[in-house]
Amino acid sequence: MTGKTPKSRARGRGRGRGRGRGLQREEAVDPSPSSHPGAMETSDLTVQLEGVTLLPPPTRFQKLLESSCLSEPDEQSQDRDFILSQDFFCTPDYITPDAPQITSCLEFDKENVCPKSPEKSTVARSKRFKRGLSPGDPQLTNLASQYEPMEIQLDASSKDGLDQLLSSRCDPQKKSHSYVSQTAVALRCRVLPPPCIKNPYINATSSLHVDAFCDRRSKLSGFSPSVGGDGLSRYRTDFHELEQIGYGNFSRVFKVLKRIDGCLYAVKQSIKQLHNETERKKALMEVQALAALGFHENIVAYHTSWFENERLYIQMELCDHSLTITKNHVTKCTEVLEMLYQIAKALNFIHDRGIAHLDVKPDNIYAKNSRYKLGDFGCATLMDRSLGVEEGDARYLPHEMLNEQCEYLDKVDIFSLGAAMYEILIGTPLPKSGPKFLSLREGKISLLPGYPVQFQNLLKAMMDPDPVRRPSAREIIEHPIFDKLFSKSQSMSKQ
Ligand SMILES: Nc1ncnc2c1ncn2[C@@H]1O[C@H](COP(=O)(O)OP(=O)(O)OP(=O)(O)O)[C@@H](O)[C@H]1O
Ligand SMILES: [Mg+2]
Repeated sequence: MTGKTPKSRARGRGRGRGRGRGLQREEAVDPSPSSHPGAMETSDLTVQLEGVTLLPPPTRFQKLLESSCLSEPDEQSQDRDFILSQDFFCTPDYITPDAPQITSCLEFDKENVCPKSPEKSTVARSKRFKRGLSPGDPQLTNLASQYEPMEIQLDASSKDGLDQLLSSRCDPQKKSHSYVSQTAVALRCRVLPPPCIKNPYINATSSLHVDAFCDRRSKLSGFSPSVGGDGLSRYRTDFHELEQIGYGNFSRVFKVLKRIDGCLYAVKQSIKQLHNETERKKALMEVQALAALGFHENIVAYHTSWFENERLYIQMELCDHSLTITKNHVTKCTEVLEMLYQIAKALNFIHDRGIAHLDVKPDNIYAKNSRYKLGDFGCATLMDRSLGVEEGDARYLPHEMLNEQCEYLDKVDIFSLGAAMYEILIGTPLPKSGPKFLSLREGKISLLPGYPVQFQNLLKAMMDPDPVRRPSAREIIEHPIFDKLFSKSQSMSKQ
C-alpha cells in the first residue's frame, strides 16, 4: 500500500468533500470573477486545501486548468466543482493500488498534487477530455507525454487477443515493439476473463456442463493467478480486514467487512504462493467441493473465491469459533450430542452427493449461534475415488486410511467424527502416535463415567476397526438417542 497513514487518508477524504461544497457556497455569495480568473482559483485552491501548497511557477497541470477555464467560460463553474473536490487529488484508501510500479509511471509534479492517486488521475484525465479537450488538442498531448509507457512481457496466448484489441489504436510501426500502456493492460484484464474450469464434483451429465468455453479454456493457460494485474487488490478493494481469526497448515483466516454490503465474512487465504498450475488446481478442489454442495445449515456457507498474487482467497460465512480443544474445556453431554447430530447431518448431505470430507476434526467444526457447521473442505474428494485421496489429520483417521487400503471413504468420515466427539468429551487432545493411538484404532475406547451407555456404544460403533460395521451418517441421525434429546428440548421450549 501507500506510505500514507490511515489517519491521514481518512482526514483527506472527509475534508475533501466538505471543501468542495464550501467553495460552491462562497461563489454563490460573490459570483463576480476577478480580472484574472485563473489567479483567483489558485488562491482559493491554496486556502481550501490547507496542507497542499501550490508553489510557483505554475505546473503544467495548473496551466491546463487555467487555460481550460479561460477558453470555456460557461463550463467554468462545473469544472471548478469537479477539480476542487479533494476526491480528485486523493484516491480513497481502498482503491490505492498495491503495485508500486504503476504509481511510479503515473506520478507527476509531486509537490502540488497528491502523488499516490494514479487511478484517480486516470479517471480525471478522461473526465477533462469529455468536458473540453479534443483528441488533437495540444494540451492533451502535453499532458499525455508525461505518462511513460511501460514495457510488459506478454505470453503467447494473451498476445493475440491484446494485438487485436489494440490494433485499431496502435501505430503500425510501434506494433512490433511490446510497448503497451498501463490503461491497455487494465483494459485487457477486463475484456479477457479468466478461463472456465470444469467442476469435478458436479455430475458430468448435468446440463450445467455444456462445454461452452472449451476453446477458451484450451487457449488460455492457468487460472489468472494475478487478478489485480491492473494494480488493484480485489481483497483490499472489496473488503476491510478486521483481524486474523484462525490459521491452519495451509491457510490464514481473516474476519473482514465487505465494503459493498456492510456484512462480516471470513476470508481464507492460502499461506504459500501457488506457483504452478498443479498447486492451484489442488487448492481449487476445496472451493469446487463447496460450490458443488450448495447450501446446508450445517456446512459453512461458501460465497466466492479468486486468485490474487498467486494465492487463493475464499470468502465464507463467518462463524464464532471452532471446537478446538482448549484448556479448562468443559462440555455437557447434551451439547456433544447436539454436535454429533448436526455434523452427522452435514456428513449425510455430502455423502449423498458422493463427496467425502476426509478431515473431520474439532478444528474444522465451527459454532455459530448454537449451530454447528462443518468447514475446511481442503481434503474433500469423490467417494468413487475418481479424484486423488489426500488424507487429513492422522489423529482422527482410521487404520485403513493410514494403511492406504481404504474402500469406504464415507466410513473414514464416520470414524473421524466419532474420534472428534470422543476428544471433546475427554477434553484432552488425541495422541498422534504411540500405544494409545493404536488402541483407539482397535476400537478400545475407555469408559466415560457419567455419560449414557447408549451414547458411549454409539461412539464405539463409529470407531469400529471394521469400516463396514460403522454406522452410516443416516443411521447416526436416526439413532434413538436423539429422540430423547429432541423430545427433551421440545418439552423445554413448550414450558
Ligand atoms: N468460516 C470461518 N469462520 C470462523 N473461523 C474460521 C472459518 N474458517 C476457518 N476458521 C478458523 O481458521 C482456522 C483455520 O481454517 P482452516 O481449517 O480452513 O485452514 P487450513 O489451513 O485448511 O487448516 P488445516 O491445517 O486443518 O488444513 C480454523 O480452525 C478456524 O479456527
Ligand atoms: Mg483446518
